[in-house]
Amino acid sequence: MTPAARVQAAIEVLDLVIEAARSNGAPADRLIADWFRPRRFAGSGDRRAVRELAYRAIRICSEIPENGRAAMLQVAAQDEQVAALFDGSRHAPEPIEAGEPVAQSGIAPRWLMERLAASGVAETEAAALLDRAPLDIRVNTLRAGRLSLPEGAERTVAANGWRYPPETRIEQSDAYKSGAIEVQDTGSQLTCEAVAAVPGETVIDLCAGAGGKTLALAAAMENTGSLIACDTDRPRLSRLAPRAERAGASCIETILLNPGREMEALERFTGKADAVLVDAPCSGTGTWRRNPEARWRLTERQLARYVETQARLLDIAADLVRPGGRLVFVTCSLLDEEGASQAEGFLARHADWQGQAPTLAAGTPRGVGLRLSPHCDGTDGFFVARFALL
Ligand SMILES: C[S@@+](CC[C@H](N)C(=O)[O-])C[C@H]1O[C@@H](n2cnc3c(N)ncnc32)[C@H](O)[C@@H]1O
Repeated sequence: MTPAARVQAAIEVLDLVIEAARSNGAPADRLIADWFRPRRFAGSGDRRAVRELAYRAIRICSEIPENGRAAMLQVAAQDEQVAALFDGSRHAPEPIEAGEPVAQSGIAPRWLMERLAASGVAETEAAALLDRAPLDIRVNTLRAGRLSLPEGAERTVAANGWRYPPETRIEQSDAYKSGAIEVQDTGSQLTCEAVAAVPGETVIDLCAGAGGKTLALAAAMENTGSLIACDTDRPRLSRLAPRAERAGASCIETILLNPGREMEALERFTGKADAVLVDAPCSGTGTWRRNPEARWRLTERQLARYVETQARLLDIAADLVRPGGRLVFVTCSLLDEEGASQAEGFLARHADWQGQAPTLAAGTPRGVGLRLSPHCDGTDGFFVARFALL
């Protein structure tokens, strides 16, 4: 593909990403992969270049652009070399006309910028939410005997964490294939450390998803004890079993929950768990490095719904913990309503619980918890709070 044809391809891909953002469709990564599937003529260099152009446009535009061309025109407005490729030649975008709509540039929609500012996130810190994320891995101590780390890694502050440059294709390595390493952001690893799970405990991962954190908890527990992984999303939870097998994590029981009737499946654990992790559904403002188009999708109503669900899940979790046990609340968001304020609300509703500042190797205190951010900690953005039942 010529450089101009790559720009036109990125415009077409962006049209799909924009449509999906409006209709809550597939994520950008999947759409880009699907777009290339029938286009066998595109080599790996073309794919990389189109993907980079599309993501550059997504990162640059604060709101959902009118269309792919308007998004790419914002890139062109900031880069003469890209602008010169709008030359109308074969497979190239049509020349730029005066007065054509150009997408709005910026970090995020205005309402979200206001919420971030109200949560103490200054503009430079907000901008870093759109940086490219490095590739972080966790050494899986359950399989560490087989470990031979691929070259180029640097230690992180997480107990078993290492970092590679963003483009590293770790999935091809023997260490990955043998289950000796897991791809997991450093911030995510640290939130698992906040649970401080030890062998022999009963630990509930209430919102386990596909088990990113469950696997770290299983390793901390050395496969000894009882680790209950729950979620309401069947497809997501069903991805946990093959991952656990690869990782050699054998102490996990999965439980599919009915949304709104979670306790029906959890009754037998009432007052029994040593620790419950609530890695709650949230706006994901801390993961824009990986899904920058997520900020086009979020609405104030959705955010309000997340906040409500988080409070409900915290209350459910509180019923599961034994006296003297602990509850760890995590969101991958920098918004206080999903972090410090949510934690404060929990303590206001539950007089028998006490906030315990988590001691982690990174993070900044925020309310009763800690906040991790790309700008300050080089991790995805997270809020983590720890509560103890008196
Ligand atoms: C932030 S994600 C969890 C990510 C996962 N812990 C990990 O580390 O990969 C939040 C999860 O909460 C789940 N969820 C939403 N509502 C729930 C509910 N009522 N009870 C339990 N899980 C729920 C979602 O399906 C989603 O998988």
